[in-house]
Amino acid sequence: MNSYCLATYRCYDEKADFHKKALGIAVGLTVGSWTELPEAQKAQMEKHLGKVISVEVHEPASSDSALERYADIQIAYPDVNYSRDIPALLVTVFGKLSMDGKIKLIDLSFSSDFLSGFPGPKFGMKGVRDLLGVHDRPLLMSIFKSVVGYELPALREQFYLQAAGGVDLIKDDEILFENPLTPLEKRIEVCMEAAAQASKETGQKLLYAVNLTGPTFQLAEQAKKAIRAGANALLFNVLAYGFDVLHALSSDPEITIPIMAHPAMAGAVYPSPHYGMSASVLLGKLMRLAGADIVLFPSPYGSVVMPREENLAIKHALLTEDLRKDYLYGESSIEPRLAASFPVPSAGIHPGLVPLILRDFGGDVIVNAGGGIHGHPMGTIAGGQAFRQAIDATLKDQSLRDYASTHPELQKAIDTWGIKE
Ligand SMILES: CSCCC(=O)C(=O)COP(=O)(O)O
Repeated sequence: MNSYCLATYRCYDEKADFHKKALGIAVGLTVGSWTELPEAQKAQMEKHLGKVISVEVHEPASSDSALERYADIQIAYPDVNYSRDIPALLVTVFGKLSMDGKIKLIDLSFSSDFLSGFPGPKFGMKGVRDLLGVHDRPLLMSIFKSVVGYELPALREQFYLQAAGGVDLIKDDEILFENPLTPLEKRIEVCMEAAAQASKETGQKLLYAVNLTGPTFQLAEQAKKAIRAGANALLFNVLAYGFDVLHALSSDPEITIPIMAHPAMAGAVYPSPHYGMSASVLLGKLMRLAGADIVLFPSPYGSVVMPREENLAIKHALLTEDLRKDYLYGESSIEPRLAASFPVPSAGIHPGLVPLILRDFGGDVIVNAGGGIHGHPMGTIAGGQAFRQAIDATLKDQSLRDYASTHPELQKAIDTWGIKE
């Protein structure tokens, strides 16, 4: 029996016949031509032919010239046409088509057979919590800032100050590549030393996501070198390398530490209403499928913003347990399984935004800040403490203002950045 993956597109056009357009996609991206084929060949090609599943046309009210005419089109693509990897699927469903007018890939679902080729996150949200021994609150992550051009002692000091403030994870800045001042193995050595020092004082465990960089074909070896040097997490610029590289790393049995996906370059793909891929496909479904344990993306509230509905759609794609409903297309007797990826809404986050983030994500979130920690007027340690206090206040259902009256670090953060209601 044939199995299919399903692509959903939003296509804008003032006057197109969307049913004809849909048929053109289904045929054009699979067998190329259909009606011209002799009957005998049709029988042979049938299993390769894409199918139009639905076309929903949205005509704007003639009185509203601001609204555009569009259609949501669903096409099912036969698995037999592509190998079981993300590049093959993406080139099939949105290769040439991505350049053909105002059309955006807004959703993807996968056949059971396709899904079965993806083990997903090795650790996922639960595994990351288990490593840290923290199960009862959102986690807090800090980002190294000002690292390019600095030497190891400066990095060690910055790492220690972040760790001593009570954060659970520290990540490299994504622009820190292999360099002579702070090479990977040395960086790991001094940062893990600083982590151990801070751990004695805070009693907390800590994950340090070191940036995995370099030529694609050396990445797996570089990751193993990092593990041998003592790394306990990896940061990875997924979109610069491609989802298949993440898939290869996450499914490598010798890469035994969590992988954190950075969204660098995502802005070239998801923000337009007319072009590219939706944020929930790019930073949600495909990241989880390819095996990211932790996924960063912009929040609706900080310095790099994304609409709240899109943020919640990413959250849903990363966390949903109902894979039958949200990931699977077609029947399956096998229960689809993918561990949840930990969501990390980021960029320009400060303690005054914590109540909004926890309102949207509940406890299933990593609160993440760079400038919002290092920029604290009382210093980096106080920056971490202010965030932990904001999280505690929100979990206790207390207002940040009330809680700040007995917590000077939080008070100072609020004086500096305010509270967003
Ligand atoms: C756009 S999500 C990535 C966030 C990130 O990597 C970062 O460095 C944010 O730093 P900030 O100082 O804005 O917290």
